[in-house]
Amino acid sequence: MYRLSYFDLLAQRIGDTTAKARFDRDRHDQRLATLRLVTFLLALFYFSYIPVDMYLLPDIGLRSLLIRFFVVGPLAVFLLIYYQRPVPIRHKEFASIAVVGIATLVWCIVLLGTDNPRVLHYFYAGLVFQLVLTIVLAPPFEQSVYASIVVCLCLYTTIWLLPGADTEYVINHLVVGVPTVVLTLMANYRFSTESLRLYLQNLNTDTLRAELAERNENLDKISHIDPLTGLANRRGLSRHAAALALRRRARDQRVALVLIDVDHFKAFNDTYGHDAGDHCLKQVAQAIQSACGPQDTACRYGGEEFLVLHTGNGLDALSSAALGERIRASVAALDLAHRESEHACVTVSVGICVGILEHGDALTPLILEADRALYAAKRAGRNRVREGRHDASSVIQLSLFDD
Ligand SMILES: Nc1nc2c(ncn2[C@@H]2O[C@H](COP(=O)(O)OP(=O)(O)OP(=O)(O)O)[C@@H](O)[C@H]2O)c(=O)[nH]1
Repeated sequence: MYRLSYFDLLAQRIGDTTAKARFDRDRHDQRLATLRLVTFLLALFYFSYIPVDMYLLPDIGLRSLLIRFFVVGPLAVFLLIYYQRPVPIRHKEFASIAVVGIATLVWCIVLLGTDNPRVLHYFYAGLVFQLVLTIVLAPPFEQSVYASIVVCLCLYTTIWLLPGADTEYVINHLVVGVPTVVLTLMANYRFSTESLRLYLQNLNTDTLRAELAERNENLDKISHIDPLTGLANRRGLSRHAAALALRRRARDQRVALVLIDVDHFKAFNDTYGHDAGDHCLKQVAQAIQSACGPQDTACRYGGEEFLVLHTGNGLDALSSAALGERIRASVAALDLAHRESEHACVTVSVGICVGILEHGDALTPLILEADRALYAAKRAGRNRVREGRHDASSVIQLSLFDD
């Protein structure tokens, strides 16, 4: 069966609801404001016809006044009250066109009471109801169709009974009436379709925008995380350092960088294979993470190198050296066999540097210094911690954690 595209659009499913239900829900408030205003203006118009009736058709003037005031007036008030109810906007639209339909009927009944031949000229005004039901109130298309049928039935049944309405009059009326009905319905269809299409398009754009934002967020996360170990990567660390530098600008900006390198890792790979090497790196990463405090950020700096940004109140050479030692000990405690190492298990060497973090980029000189300390640890026999000082040119050897 042929269906108008408007109905296909309405029937579309959006998640667990339909386009129709969602469209009605989302347009409710704005539409209600328009309905209230239009209802008020139409009531004013309708009552302003009383003097016209009295002037053109004085014999039914009083009847017109009474019926308008005691039938249509209360209905208009009822409508404005009904608008307050928590019912779907489609029901409110239907109520509004129902009242206009009744107003049409009432108007026809009033005019049937006159013998005045002027009524024939005046009766063309009946087509205004058609304009109201399709274009002014602009209800959904299907409601406009039902309302148009009711209005046409009222108007043309009344014409049938109007004194002096001969075939010529009916033809003249139809010449104006038929195009009015068809064209206003077409306009309503176009309006209904366009507003729904626009709504769906906006909805689609919003959904795409939300999806894109979510994907960007995921991409952003992924691009800051090392896939093998799940720790932050260099980019993640830089971002964290930049944010930290901003937050701490006015306060203590001392930080410690703890650089960690797995000892004899090439030999580990060569002996146990690359997959075992990967597994080892994951375990080392976990051990490092578990040794860190909530204020510390651990990252995989590259290959078999890790870096911890140690922050916190009361940070000094001693507390950072203690962190370095915790890390060293927790990796050694894994007791991962490494027969090519002098320690017979996987160990790490650690270099530390304490310095001032003024901005995100200020990490580089600190890292260089920590690197120097790390190589001092390597030279001293690995599996140990050494500290360098950013403000000192030479590496300060700490004997604290030497074997
Ligand atoms: N399995 C594995 N190996 C890696 C990965 N990244 C780097 N490596 C290996 O790590 C090894 C690092 O070796 P080196 O830089 O010579 O250092 P080392 O053997 O640990 O020696 P020292 O640092 O002096 O104790 C290289 O063989 C790299 O191939 C990785 O993601 N997975």
